[in-house]
Amino acid sequence: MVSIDVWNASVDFPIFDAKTRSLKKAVLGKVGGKIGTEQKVPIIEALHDITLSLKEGDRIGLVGHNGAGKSTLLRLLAGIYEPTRGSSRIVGKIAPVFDLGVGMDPEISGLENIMIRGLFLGMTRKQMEKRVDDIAEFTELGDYLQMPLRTYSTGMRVRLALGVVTSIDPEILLLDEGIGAVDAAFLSKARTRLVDLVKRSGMLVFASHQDDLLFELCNSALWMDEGQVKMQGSLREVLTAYKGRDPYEHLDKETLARLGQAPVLTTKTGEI
Ligand SMILES: Nc1ncnc2c1ncn2[C@@H]1O[C@H](COP(=O)(O)OP(=O)(O)OP(=O)(O)O)[C@@H](O)[C@H]1O
Repeated sequence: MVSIDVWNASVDFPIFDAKTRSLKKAVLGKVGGKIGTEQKVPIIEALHDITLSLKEGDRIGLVGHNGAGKSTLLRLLAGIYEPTRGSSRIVGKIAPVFDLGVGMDPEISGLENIMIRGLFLGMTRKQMEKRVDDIAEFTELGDYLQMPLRTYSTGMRVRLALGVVTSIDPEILLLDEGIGAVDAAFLSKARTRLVDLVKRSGMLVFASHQDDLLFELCNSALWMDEGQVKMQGSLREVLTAYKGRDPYEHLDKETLARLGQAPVLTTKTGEI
């Protein structure tokens, strides 16, 4: 059984080369973490006193303004960042998909990159050998798969990366934004693979600004604000509070049809 527990965790970034004087005078911004200037070195408190308990089967959407702490939280959950204060415990193997291009080598072929990226995401060589044909077909890159990655356009790289990412069997899948940046036509092709990927994973935490993708992949949500958890609950409740309107009113017909009938808003006690 996979699980992630975080107790009173904070993550600070000391900024050694910041101009403290001008920082002190700066107008408070609407986005980003809190910048503390009491110390000699300014510190950005990206996460503040986070306590969370995530379990097998959780599919959590992370929402919040730019700089609210979503990516930092994902890195904390992945064990990439240690909490500056507090503690965390991760049980299970993490597949972190923060940047689709990470782990790719521009000098080797697309096919070789499929293998390397798969290994990086926790798959074995044997598992990847079985999946490589399916991934190749999905990418529609044809003979380009024999060419070095540096000859690919950005969109071609994304196709390759998305092909690999959606082929893995993750215990804990941590997804950051990037997958939403694929062109619409290809994303619609990748959608079924993404949904299947999430079904196969033991747990998902997905940071995104795209309501339709969140609804397709997640069943609950966590709203981050200034490095803190502002609200946790069903996806629809949290998005309604965060955006100030029911997100279902703005989903296009196609998405609504794919999602089936709109779930009814429920309160904590479960009634309408
Ligand atoms: N490596 C770093 N060094 C210094 N500050 C950082 C670093 N990473 C993040 N921060 C700061 O931490 C805060 C949270 O950033 P984070 O990237 O987690 O936000 P986010 O919610 O993912 O934002 P976005 O939606 O824009 O991607 C911000 O104020 C940011 O400036």
